[in-house]
Amino acid sequence: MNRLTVAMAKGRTATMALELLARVGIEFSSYSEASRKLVFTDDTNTVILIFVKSVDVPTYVENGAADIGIIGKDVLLEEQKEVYELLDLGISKCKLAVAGFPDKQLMESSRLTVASKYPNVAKAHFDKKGIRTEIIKLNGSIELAPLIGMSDVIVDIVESGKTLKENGLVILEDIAESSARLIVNKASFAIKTEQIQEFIAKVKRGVEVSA
Ligand SMILES: Nc1ncnc2c1ncn2[C@@H]1O[C@H](COP(=O)(O)OP(=O)(O)OP(=O)(O)O)[C@@H](O)[C@H]1O
Ligand SMILES: O=P(O)(O)OC[C@H]1O[C@H](OP(=O)(O)OP(=O)(O)O)[C@H](O)[C@@H]1O
Repeated sequence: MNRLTVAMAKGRTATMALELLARVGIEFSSYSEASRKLVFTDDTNTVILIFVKSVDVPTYVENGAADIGIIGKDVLLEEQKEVYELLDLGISKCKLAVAGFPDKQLMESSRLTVASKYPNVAKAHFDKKGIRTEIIKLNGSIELAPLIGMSDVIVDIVESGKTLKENGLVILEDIAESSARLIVNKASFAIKTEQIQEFIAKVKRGVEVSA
């Protein structure tokens, strides 16, 4: 039987996703969070797990290097790849939002400088509102940008709100809810339909048990 290749990123989503998979009998006993290994096989030797950078998960799946990916909706909205999004895992919940200093008038501006790890999401959001933007792409510590006058606002993910609060920032507008999603390569789904459907059905049971 052909094995299924599943791509995900190490970190918070992988930890929760692997717990969920273990609950439905898809176990990777050789995996440990501390390991630097990038490829693992499950205990039944039917699933290959590859670890890639979070933003690259949709690319691996679109190209068929992985049959399945587990990735945040935030990344899917940013990357816009041609993949099937088939299941919401209900983990890694957060939301994409516009944030800045508590100044409601900011959102009335006709032009804004926006710092974000999500330049496409940010641009699309402000384009829809008819606000012209200069987008500054950053890769982390986004909340710093308004503090040092690098941008008027940011577009970033917010979970507990602790990072915003501790930096004197507030949500100015919500953009979209995010949670981890299961995505599938289109050709793989046509070729390995039964195997993929069986995998998804198992994962779905795990999601339902944890709900
Ligand atoms: N504070 C958070 N709470 C809940 N989910 C989050 C939070 N931050 C990020 N996420 C979700 O987890 C995913 C991975 O985030 P994480 O911060 O672990 O990796 P990353 O910073 O995108 O990747 P890298 O560490 O490779 O730069 C995000 O795309 C998002 O869907
Ligand atoms: O609302 P909170 O619970 O505070 O979580 C939100 C924070 O989590 C993410 O950062 P991450 O930890 O990935 O660090 P980063 O700055 O390197 O992106 C995100 O970019 C926010 O900064």
